Amino acid sequence: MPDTAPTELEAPPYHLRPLCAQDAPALHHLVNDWEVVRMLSRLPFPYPRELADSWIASTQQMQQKGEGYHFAILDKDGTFIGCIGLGIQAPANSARIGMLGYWIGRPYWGQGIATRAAERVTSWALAHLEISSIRAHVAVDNVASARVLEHVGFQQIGTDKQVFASRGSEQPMLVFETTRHMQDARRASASAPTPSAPKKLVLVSAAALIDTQGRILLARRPEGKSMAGLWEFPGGKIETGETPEAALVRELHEELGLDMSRACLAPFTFASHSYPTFNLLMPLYVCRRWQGTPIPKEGQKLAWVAPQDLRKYPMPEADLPFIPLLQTLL
Ligand SMILES: Nc1nc2c([nH]c(=O)n2[C@@H]2O[C@H](COP(=O)(O)OP(=O)(O)OP(=O)(O)O)[C@@H](O)[C@H]2O)c(=O)[nH]1
Ligand SMILES: [Mg+2]
Repeated sequence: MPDTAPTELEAPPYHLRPLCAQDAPALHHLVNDWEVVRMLSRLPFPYPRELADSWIASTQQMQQKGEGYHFAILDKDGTFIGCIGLGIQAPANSARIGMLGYWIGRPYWGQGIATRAAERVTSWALAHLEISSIRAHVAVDNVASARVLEHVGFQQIGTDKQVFASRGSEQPMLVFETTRHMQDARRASASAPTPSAPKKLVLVSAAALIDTQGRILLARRPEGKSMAGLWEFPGGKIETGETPEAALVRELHEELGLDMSRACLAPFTFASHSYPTFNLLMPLYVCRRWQGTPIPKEGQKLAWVAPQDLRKYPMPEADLPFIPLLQTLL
């Protein structure tokens, strides 16, 4: 599963796009500032002009290899105001994580630009990259940057030390992290005035669509939905007055453009799972007959997955018990 290609992101009124060679003079002008460089562990001071060229070239290589995604932050007139980027770390025996870093040129401080950009990149990265979390390391005296991360829904998970090229010494660091669950909880608490209210039971109908080769259709939840970036069984919430079967026929039509009869939905199993913000009860139906070819109608990615490959696709926690059951069935 290759990660999504680098992209341009809107973070109104700002625009993020991959760094290009023409950014070098503006980047050098803003970053060659002691107040900026002293907070960035790997950058020397003074910052040589050629380093801007080689750094930008290296970000382009990282993007091609899927190892990092680095953006120029531009204002509405296209003026270069800073950088934000995400490096991918792939430890041997654990999940891949994104490492977030950013800086804003001093003339633009205090306007919430880093928060806006970090929020946008965090949401994009969790929805489009194969990562389980995003981390950021911040020098303990970089109070502004720590505040940015807290605003974006990161929490401190530990401390670290890093040698700073600019300061010529080891500096204590704070390690921050955010996950899909933390981002979902942040969004839920922003829209719910009573965070202490009891958890709601959410009823969802989902289908394992199985093709003639015995593969199962998974859909990747798109950016903007909860658990964005995870692979799920197509389906959705059961509306008041609907039967689970009717809801599923409707959802499969809305999400995939498929038509089917309720008689083609065979009850298979169900998930009962307690998420941090709601309890989920989700019947899973198996379906082998439908009319049409699945079309991603909500911007989601689709994949036909062989049963033995299901574990390669990160899924919502509630779905994990389905995997061995489907493997046995198929
Ligand atoms: N469709 C589906 N939802 C799942 C699965 N696993 C799982 O935890 N869920 C959760 O069930 C909830 C409802 O699913 P949904 O977002 O598809 O609902 P929906 O299609 O009605 O979307 P909408 O509410 O944005 O209109 C979500 O919180 C989702 O994360 C799954 O395999 N399939
Ligand atoms: Mg859905």
